[in-house]
Amino acid sequence: MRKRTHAGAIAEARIDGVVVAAFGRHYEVDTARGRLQCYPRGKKSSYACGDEVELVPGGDGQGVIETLHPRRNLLWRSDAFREKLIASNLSHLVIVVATEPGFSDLLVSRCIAAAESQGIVPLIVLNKADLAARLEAARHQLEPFRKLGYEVVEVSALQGADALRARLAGLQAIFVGQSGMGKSTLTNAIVPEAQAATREISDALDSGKHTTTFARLYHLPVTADEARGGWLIDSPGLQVFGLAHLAAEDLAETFVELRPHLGRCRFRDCRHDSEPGCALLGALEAGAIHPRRWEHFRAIRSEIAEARRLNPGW
Ligand SMILES: Nc1nc2c(ncn2[C@@H]2O[C@H](COP(=O)(O)OP(=O)(O)OP(=O)(O)O)[C@@H](O)[C@H]2O)c(=O)[nH]1
Ligand SMILES: [Zn+2]
Repeated sequence: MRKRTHAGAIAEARIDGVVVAAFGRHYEVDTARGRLQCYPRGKKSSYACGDEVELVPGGDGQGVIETLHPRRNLLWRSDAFREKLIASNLSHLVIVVATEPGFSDLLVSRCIAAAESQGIVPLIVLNKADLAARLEAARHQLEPFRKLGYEVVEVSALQGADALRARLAGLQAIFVGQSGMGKSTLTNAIVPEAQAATREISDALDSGKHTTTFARLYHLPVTADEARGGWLIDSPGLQVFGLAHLAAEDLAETFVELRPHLGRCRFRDCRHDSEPGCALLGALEAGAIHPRRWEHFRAIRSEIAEARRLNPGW
């Protein structure tokens, strides 16, 4: 045990770090003294990749996380009874879809809603553009998002993903998407350090399988005009992205095409179901809202209502 003679010594020993991986109650944190294996001081505290923390380094490359610096934003998902932190302090949420296998555009809308609710910029990546036979169909499926102004970058991870590497320079980004879309392959193409890490893990497990099981933050090469260093988080494949933490009014705000019509219904408590004088239904009829996006809005809204019925504590 280290002896501490006075409080000043403890205070001086505190250093800053960034959480780069979270495994239950064990965190990897990058600091000026290298990567430390850390545990939180309190029982209830929980951290996410991207969190900026203050910690007390100990011996043997370990440390104790003492405090969390205020988060710029927090990406998380929730259902009726559980919540899961995904990442924090993000500039961009990169939604990775692919030409093959097929992807859910409802999941894309969920991810966009999560990003918009936290002031994170959504960016859609259509990977496996080399599989030409499916390219047009995938582009068609993304058309409603493109029309709303969301940026879509087409890449092929197998062909280097140069355009995406340039786009992500200096950003604080996370890859999210269904399993098999190519998030890890893209990460490996963009961050050489990631390739080494994947190899180590698969060597250790002695398996050729590369399914990502936890999120990990990788630092991007620093470019000249950056205020803060860029980084990229690779995260496990998502099937669900519950948004039980969003109230119904907040959800509507995350659909950018609904915003101009909110508050313009005849009835103040309009549910936008079949009420006369509903501004949203009017916009839908006039073609200002894409029917697919309206379906997504309704699907997510009823899911949130159901979660809140099961757990009125939300
Ligand atoms: N043809 C083609 N195949 C790709 C491309 N990118 C990835 N793949 C393949 O797609 C499969 C899935 O890629 P992964 O990188 O493991 O997908 P992931 O999204 O990280 O999956 P999880 O870790 O399960 O979330 C692998 O067999 C890759 O070789 C691409 O640009 N073109
Ligand atoms: Zn209405």
